[in-house]
Amino acid sequence: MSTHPKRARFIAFEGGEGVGKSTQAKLLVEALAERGIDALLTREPGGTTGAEMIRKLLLAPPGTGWGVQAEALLFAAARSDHVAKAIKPALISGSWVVCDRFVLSSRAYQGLAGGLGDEEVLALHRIGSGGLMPCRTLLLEAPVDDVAKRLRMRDGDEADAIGGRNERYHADVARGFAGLAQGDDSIVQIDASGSAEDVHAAVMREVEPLLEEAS
Ligand SMILES: Nc1ncnc2c1ncn2[C@@H]1O[C@H](COP(=O)(O)OP(=O)(O)OP(=O)(O)O)[C@@H](O)[C@H]1O
Ligand SMILES: Cc1cn([C@H]2C[C@H](O)[C@@H](COP(=O)(O)O)O2)c(=O)[nH]c1=O
Repeated sequence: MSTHPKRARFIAFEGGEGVGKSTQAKLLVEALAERGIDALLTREPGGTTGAEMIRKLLLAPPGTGWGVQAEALLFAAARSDHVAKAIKPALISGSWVVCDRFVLSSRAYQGLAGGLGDEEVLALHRIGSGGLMPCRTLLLEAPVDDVAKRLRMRDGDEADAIGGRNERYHADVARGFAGLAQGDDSIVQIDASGSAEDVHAAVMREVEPLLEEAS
């Protein structure tokens, strides 16, 4: 039986398309397991049956697609279900939660790049999810050309409805993320341009103090 830490922690990985979030989230959960810490590995949009259905609607939209308001509401609805049915119960049970994207993605994509506004996104988050924030958000950043190569290797020419938006949109997303990290101590920017092992080492340097606090 694994030992539960005294204080469960909620960690989110954030960043643009293909920067390595899923890879690092999985490596972190494995590293926590080696230390006897249970962690729920989950993702957004998704993580519950309903939220995974909303994910499909968002990434392969029917008809002419969603306007930014509808898109933000759908992300907030998916998150609300995810928080209520998966994230909060895990934290209450003493498990850590490692989430591949969370509300910072809505702030950067819909709020800033999409033009809806940060306050509006935060208001939806307060209504939908009680304003729950991760203890630590690890924002992965790497040069656009490096990431484009990784995405070509993984996906070829395929992209979903949001990933396939133009370069300007994604540049605005990257600027949005970086801007939101300024002045928020819970968001740590991590250079994700090195090997997966190097990036994992940088992640563990940020997580180590949380492990000490929790032990
Ligand atoms: N540090 C790295 N160096 C080189 N390749 C990497 C690195 N990290 C991940 N990759 C590879 O790059 C691709 C994208 O990684 P991953 O799926 O983890 O990114 P992601 O940020 O979760 O993507 P998405 O935004 O689409 O969910 C994968 O094929 C993965 O194996
Ligand atoms: C949570 C969240 C996600 N998005 C976008 C970002 C990506 O384009 C897709 C998710 O797919 P991935 O496999 O994680 O890259 O959705 C968004 O626009 N807003 C959000 O809140």
